[in-house]
Amino acid sequence: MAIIEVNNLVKRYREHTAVDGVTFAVEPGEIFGILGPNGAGKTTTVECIEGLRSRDGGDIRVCGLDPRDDTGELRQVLGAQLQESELPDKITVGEAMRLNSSFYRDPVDWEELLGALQLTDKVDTRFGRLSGGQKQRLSIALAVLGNPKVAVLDELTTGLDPQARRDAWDLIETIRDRGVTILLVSHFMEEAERLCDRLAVIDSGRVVAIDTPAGLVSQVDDRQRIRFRPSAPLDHAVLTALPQVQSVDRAGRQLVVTGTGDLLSAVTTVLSRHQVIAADLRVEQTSLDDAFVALTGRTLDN
Ligand SMILES: Nc1ncnc2c1ncn2[C@@H]1O[C@H](COP(=O)(O)OP(=O)(O)OP(=O)(O)O)[C@@H](O)[C@H]1O
Repeated sequence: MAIIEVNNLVKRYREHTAVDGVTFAVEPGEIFGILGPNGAGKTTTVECIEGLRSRDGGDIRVCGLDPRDDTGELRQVLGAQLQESELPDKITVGEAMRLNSSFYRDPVDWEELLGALQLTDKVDTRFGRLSGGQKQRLSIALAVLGNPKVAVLDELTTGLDPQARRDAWDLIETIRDRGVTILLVSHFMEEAERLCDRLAVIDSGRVVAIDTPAGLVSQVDDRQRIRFRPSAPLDHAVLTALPQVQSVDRAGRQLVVTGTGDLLSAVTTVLSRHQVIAADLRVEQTSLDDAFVALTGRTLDN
């Protein structure tokens, strides 16, 4: 059974419909991504799920709870990241953890959690003195402190340098391995591709597609392209005869074979049968970036 269910969610700001009939379901244990350009309605959607915003239409359930009515209970099962502005600069990491622990019925051991997030040596450091990456790690720690079933992470890695971003990704996987379902709002294609089991692509308040990263790519184009330099002349007909091959083109000294299915193994089998060695062989596929552009008509604006 789905742990988060969103059905036909509608949210308006005056005349502007920011979320326009969004529907998706997240299964327990998933890292589920919401990906979309600026202003697509991602934050509004997750804020309705977190019970921070009222909705104008549709239905939401998180662990069977309606965020509109069951706010107190929801806080025990859903962990949300704190916004930076919600923590005073002077509070120490240890104080923030101890204080926030007291809000939960069944918190995890916060000292152990700080250890897992490599923040033990920062326990007496004031929030205002942490680096961007350390603040983000603390923010993840606070989101999972209450031992939630679901953690919502919104634009977690925005503003981090590439190394800090990779560290945050490792951490998110660690949290998932502890059994927490993760709803992740992201701007970064690489992040979505690396972390998410499934993704909802949202544009202008609507879901454009929901699938695994690989599924999204193949929805748009499941062709592959193989490039190589043949060690000896090869009659193209032996390749075009393969059911997997759509076309064979020459590009300088390279052959470019386009096709679908198990193209690579079909082509390499034929090449070895003809005693042709494929030098500098590369397989190219449509990227998630390409799929996103095809689905939404625009690139992600980072
Ligand atoms: N409090 C508000 N009042 C009026 N309009 C708002 C409010 N919050 C968001 N909007 C508008 O609703 C739309 C969706 O905003 P939202 O923040 O949900 O998008 P987003 O996909 O999270 O964007 P971003 O990636 O830039 O954070 C935007 O057009 C935004 O300007």
